[in-house]
Amino acid sequence: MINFLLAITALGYCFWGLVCLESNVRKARNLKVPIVRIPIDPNSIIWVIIQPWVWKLLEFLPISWSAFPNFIRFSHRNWHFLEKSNPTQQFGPVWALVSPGGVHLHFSDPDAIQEILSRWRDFVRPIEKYQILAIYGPSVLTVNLDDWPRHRKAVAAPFNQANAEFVWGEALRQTKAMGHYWASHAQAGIPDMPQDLRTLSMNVLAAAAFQESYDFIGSVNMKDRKFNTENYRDSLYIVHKYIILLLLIPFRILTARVLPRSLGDIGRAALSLKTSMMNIINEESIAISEGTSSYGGMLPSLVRVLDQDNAQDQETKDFPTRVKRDRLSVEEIMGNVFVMNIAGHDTTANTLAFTVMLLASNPDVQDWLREELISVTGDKPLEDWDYSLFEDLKRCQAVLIETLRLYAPITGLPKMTSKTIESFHVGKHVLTIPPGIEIFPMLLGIQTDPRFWVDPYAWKPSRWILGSTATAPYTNKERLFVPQKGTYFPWSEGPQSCLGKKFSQVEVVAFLAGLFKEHHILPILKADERMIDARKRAQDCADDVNYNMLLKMSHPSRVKLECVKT
Ligand code: HEM
Repeated sequence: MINFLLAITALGYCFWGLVCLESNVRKARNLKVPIVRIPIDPNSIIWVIIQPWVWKLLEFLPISWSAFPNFIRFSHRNWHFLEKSNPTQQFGPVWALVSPGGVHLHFSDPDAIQEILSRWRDFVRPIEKYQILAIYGPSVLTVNLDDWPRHRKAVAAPFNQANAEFVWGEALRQTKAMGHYWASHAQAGIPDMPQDLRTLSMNVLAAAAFQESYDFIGSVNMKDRKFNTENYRDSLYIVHKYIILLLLIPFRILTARVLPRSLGDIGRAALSLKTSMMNIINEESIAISEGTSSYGGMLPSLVRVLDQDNAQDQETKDFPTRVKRDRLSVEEIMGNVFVMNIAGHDTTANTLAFTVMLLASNPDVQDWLREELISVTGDKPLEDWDYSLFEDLKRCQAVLIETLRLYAPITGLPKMTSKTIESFHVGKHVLTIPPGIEIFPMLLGIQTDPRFWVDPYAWKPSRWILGSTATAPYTNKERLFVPQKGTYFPWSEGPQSCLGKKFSQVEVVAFLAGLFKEHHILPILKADERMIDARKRAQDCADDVNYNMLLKMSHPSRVKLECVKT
């Protein structure tokens, strides 16, 4: 009987899905653009959870990815990376993916993309997708359009020149310690490259919060370490490690006595992070009012816009509904600090990991970088490298922007039409787009489009250097290529673009400079393997990715890397 009921429910669910799909297809037909149907809503949570197993099963079939029909390929969560610019060639600059969940319009026309990203009140960020990030309070990523400018203004303030200089110094310091640690494991190989880069990125972020430094701890020592949840960096570390769990289950529930101790520890770390943020906000707001503020950094900068009148009794209140213009409540400050950490951590750490793997696969690019580093930094020890060097390190910048061209951590930038958009031009097409349609500027699609990029799928940092080639000797006349507007935007563009763009650029360039001037990274050979094959393995490893919240390598530990001091 139960089986029968289950079968009827499943059939009913499928039937309802088909009805919704066909109703959405009818909507999409009015747009007069090519249509690709997929049977499952890509935003369905159940599908997001079960799909990795579905793809694993499909991998057993003797069929190549490109031979699968569209409805299978475009159901993959990571089709943006797998397909790159193919959809543009197949369907043109605008086309609709239609699922039972809605119409998802995709654009790969630079002018249309520019317009979408600049008209942020018409093409809005779907904030309901980001609500799970509001675990400590509302933030720039979770509030509605009317509230967003107030948050943006407050959160943008700390991303200034002083912040960039601090990030530069701190990233160099962390990289130096990491370089020693990696080189000390030269024979056996780097124990856990992605973990070390996450630690580095976390330490830089935590330090930038108060302009205080933390020591780098390598992955081997990290495993045995007793975490002190009273410490801001340690609580942040645990919160990041178990972020998916914390986004799904409120941390107060995790601390309930009936749950296992391990879950309780995670809940307590999240609670302790909240307590340390509250303490700092309280201390700092008193210090600011008394004119004795001692901290620099991003968190104190937010405290300067604290709405003092609303600050009392925050513990007992829900999110305050009315906060003064240009001010933030305590919970909004905590929400924004948390979001800065979330937005700035894995994005940068994953980019660093891709960069290291790609450089290991391309030793010629390491030599090309080193040439610049030796010329620009001369005999100066790393401790004396001034922030002004950042601008001169064009080849280091090129390595970062080329990595983000092909391996951007956020591969599609979802928007939603907030009203009917009349006369929207996409090449020859003129569209009228109804409200509630999901809009995707095809970030990876356009960044690999052969109309704008020569040899588009190859990782070639030298393509960004004007007046030079991959083999030409270094000169200080080298300049960075500026791509056509709307063809390169890994940090997004327009009013809602990434606030941490400079932060991440400075961090990655400092990392490249600090490591590659005096170290080589190479893949460790397997028995009887040739170097050329090991390098190919490293490239394949960078191309074997998954997309949960961000793009990352699926199995980085399959290629063991060695770090050798020159
Ligand atoms: C390689 C590194 C990074 C990449 C590729 C990146 C990319 C992006 C993108 C594409 C967005 C727009 C998301 C959307 O519109 O839905 C964004 C927003 C944001 N990013 Fe980043 N990001 C990086 C690093 C950072 C860092 C280091 C920080 C902070 C320390 C940061 C803070 C933010 C914030 C606060 C927003 C929200 C801006 C707003 O809504 O006004 N990001 N980032």
